[in-house]
Amino acid sequence: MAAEPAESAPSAPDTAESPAPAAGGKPARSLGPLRMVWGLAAHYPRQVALALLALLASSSATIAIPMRFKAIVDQAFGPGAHMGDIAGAFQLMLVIVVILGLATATRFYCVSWLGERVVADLREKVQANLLRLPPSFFEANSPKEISSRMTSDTALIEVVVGTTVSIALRNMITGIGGTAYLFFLAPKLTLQLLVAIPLIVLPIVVFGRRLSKASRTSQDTIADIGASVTETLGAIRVVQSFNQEERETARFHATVDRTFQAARRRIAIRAVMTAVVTMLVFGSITGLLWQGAIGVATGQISGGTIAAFVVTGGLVAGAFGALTEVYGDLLRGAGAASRLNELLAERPAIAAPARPIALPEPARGQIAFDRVTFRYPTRPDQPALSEITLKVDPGETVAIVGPSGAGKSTIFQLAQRFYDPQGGTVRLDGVALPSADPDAVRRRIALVPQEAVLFAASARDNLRYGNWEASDEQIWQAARAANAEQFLRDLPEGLDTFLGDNGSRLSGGQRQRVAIARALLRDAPILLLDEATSALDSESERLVQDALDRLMASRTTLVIAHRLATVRQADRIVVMDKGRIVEQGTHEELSRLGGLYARLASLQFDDRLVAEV
Ligand SMILES: Nc1ncnc2c1ncn2[C@@H]1O[C@H](COP(=O)(O)OP(=O)(O)OP(=O)(O)O)[C@@H](O)[C@H]1O
Repeated sequence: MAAEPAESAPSAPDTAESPAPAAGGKPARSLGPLRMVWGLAAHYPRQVALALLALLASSSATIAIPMRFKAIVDQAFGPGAHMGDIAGAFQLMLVIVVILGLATATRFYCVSWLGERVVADLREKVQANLLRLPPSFFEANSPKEISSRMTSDTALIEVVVGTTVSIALRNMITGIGGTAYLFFLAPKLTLQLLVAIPLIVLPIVVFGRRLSKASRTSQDTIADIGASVTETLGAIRVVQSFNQEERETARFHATVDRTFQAARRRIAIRAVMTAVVTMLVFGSITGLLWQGAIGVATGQISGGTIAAFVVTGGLVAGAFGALTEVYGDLLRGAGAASRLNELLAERPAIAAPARPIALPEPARGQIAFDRVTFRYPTRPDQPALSEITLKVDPGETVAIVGPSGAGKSTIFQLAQRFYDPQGGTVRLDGVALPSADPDAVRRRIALVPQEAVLFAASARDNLRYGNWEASDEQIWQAARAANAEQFLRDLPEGLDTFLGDNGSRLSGGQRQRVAIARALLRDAPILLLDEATSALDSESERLVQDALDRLMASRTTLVIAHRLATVRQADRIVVMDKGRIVEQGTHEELSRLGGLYARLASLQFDDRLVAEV
């Protein structure tokens, strides 16, 4: 048999102990969901055809080997064999071996290529669809679970395309072709063998399954050891100050002992399996040879026939053994395909209408909420906004204040049309948002979130995230206006410097200024600004504030305000509570009113500033 680089035959004693690939979720009940996978593979007809051709060639060459074996034993090992016969018999065998090697390599390459290609396409398709879905989808489906679908479920599909299907086809060809050849060689002996094969294969398969289950348990208990060590050492101070060293030692002993017992079970099964496999395999070969010897002695069959029979019988038994494993793998793959199908079938609830109304050009930057009532889909009983009416005129700065949970962030969510309200209308430059293309709406908005979100990319890419056409000159101009120029110039590789995960190589204040520069580069008529609450030192605070002032100038700004300086500068302050607007006015007016704003101001803004209220 040819060396098989990756498609190891299941149940073989020497491979059975390797842990099974991490099984994603549940297997499917039918193979139906795999249709989607064939659909993807069908995009590559040339590779599929070449893979099938190579598969056919390698399987045929596999069966041709025992055929040649027969000829070699009969012709080349016969008593009066000529040198020419010997050379001819072996030369042909070498040709077959070369064909087998090349065809196996080609099949392996094409099939594995297809597996990887299909999975790559699938991952891209799923991700492209996910990126269009509104936030409500990710509230119901955790990104952690989705990310596991993108890795472990796609890995299962890769196994189906890149291994299982090939194993199935190859072993079917070898099994059927081999059986036909066996009948041709010795019909009576073949019938006996066909009865014997299940008796040989079944115990091997059963033991193989038990062994892989025991291996998985063993792996799990090893993972428990890791978890236990991490937990105890991570809490070492608590362990020591509560004098729990002995208890933790005893607990760890129990975990280690479970691992040992699991390993003992696994090696016991393996030991028994080795004995059973050895006896069955070599016992049946011995039996065959015994029968054969009788046949040769009575002159019924030749030595070559017996040699070919033993080799082919081994091939056929191996092929049927492999086929018993295939169906389970296909069902697991189908389960993965159906879970990925769900992600692919998800359609965004927020989409452009068939004929979107164009937003007026040039943009004015006016945003208006008209009697807007909204409940989050996951909390349908509780309105997050009730009858909100708010018009922000071009160039105006409106500060929104209110206690936690008042609905301030929800205003931002609706302005960007991440959700549609159940009642009332949000309008941008006079166009109701559902009539416009959400892309066009968002293009007119720049967002500075409370916590600056930076990507694990270069400073340049982080800055021009909302405007990829920006030139370096424009980037530096924005950085200057955002008070970010100095520290960006000090970075070791300037704008090319990698900023680390979420910009971990920058300080909090620097991250905020990068986010401000990004919004400046976006150059949108409307600015949504969620002021950071985390305290910065006063120098950093001044730099950020100064940058924000430049960003807000000449733009319509809605700001969720946490600083007195911001509310004082605002043209208008809107005070929210429990999803409603309860007060509106300037800082002075609202302070005099002595209502919620005055109370909030004394609690929320820091002491130094409250003195000025
Ligand atoms: N994604 C969500 N799903 C369900 N309910 C939500 C969601 N986001 C917010 N809410 C609820 O909607 C209400 C308004 O929340 P919102 O985030 O707008 O308040 P906020 O004024 O911005 O509060 P904070 O100042 O604490 O950020 C709250 O009762 C909140 O619990």
